Amino acid sequence: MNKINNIRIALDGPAAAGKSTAAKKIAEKLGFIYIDTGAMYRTLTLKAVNQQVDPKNEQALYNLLMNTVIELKPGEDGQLVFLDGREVTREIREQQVTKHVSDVALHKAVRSEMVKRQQNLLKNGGIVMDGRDIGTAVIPDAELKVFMSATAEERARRRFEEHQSQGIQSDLQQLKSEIEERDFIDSTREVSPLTKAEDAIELDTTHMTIDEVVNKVTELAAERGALR
Ligand SMILES: Nc1ncnc2c1ncn2[C@@H]1O[C@H](COP(=O)(O)OP(=O)(O)OP(=O)(O)O)[C@@H](O)[C@H]1O
Ligand SMILES: Nc1ccn([C@@H]2O[C@H](COP(=O)(O)O)[C@@H](O)[C@H]2O)c(=O)n1
Repeated sequence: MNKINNIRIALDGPAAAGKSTAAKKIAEKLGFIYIDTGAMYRTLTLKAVNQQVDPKNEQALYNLLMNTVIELKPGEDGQLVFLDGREVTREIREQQVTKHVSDVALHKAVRSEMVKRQQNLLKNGGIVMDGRDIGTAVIPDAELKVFMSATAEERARRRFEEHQSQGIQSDLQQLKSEIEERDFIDSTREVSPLTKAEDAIELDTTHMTIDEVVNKVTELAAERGALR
């Protein structure tokens, strides 16, 4: 039997829905490449914060991006992120980046350059890409599109547990407000807002375990020709 394993899986959804956790495991199971596009917006945001570039200044952000090398490389425990050659995998998850990333990501010039870079990573198929606009803008003809959701309460609870396990102090209500604020900016921006692609399969993960999510998406991928 021919092994067909080059399908493209687009995983979109709101903040902390479990996209990157699931995407990483799905990619492992299928032997695919995994790309977390949020990391690219976060990396630009980190550089903007460090250089005191205003997140509202589209031209300045675009100029900054055009002089920025963002690299995503597979690591032992998922994707490693490099900014101009320096590893920033953990730094891009810090609060000061999370706070500004949605403002940076709403600009048209920034998005079109990011989408171009993301599409350049697609050449060989066999990919799981997660983000906000993968099924609508980056891979509109993806063989499988999944829109992962969960209630804001559950997403905040998951993030809270994650912080606790990492020894990071946080407040559940504040996490929920931050998640809702980011979702609001992401889903109301003019350019490729966070929305379910018409042909995406919606997966409400509120009551699902990570393994159940991974198994469900892998089943859907197998139905579309992905084989390990
Ligand atoms: N189905 C699930 N059940 C319980 N916990 C989950 C589930 N899916 C993910 N998690 C946990 O929820 C947290 C958030 O998941 P993850 O970082 O994958 O979300 P995300 O959608 O990629 O978020 P963001 O878009 O903000 O980067 C992680 O700690 C993860 O382990
Ligand atoms: N395809 C994408 C991916 C992300 N964004 C923006 O980046 C923010 C951070 O993403 P995480 O997945 O790391 O939380 C996100 O809130 C969006 O503002 C995007 O616009 N498009």
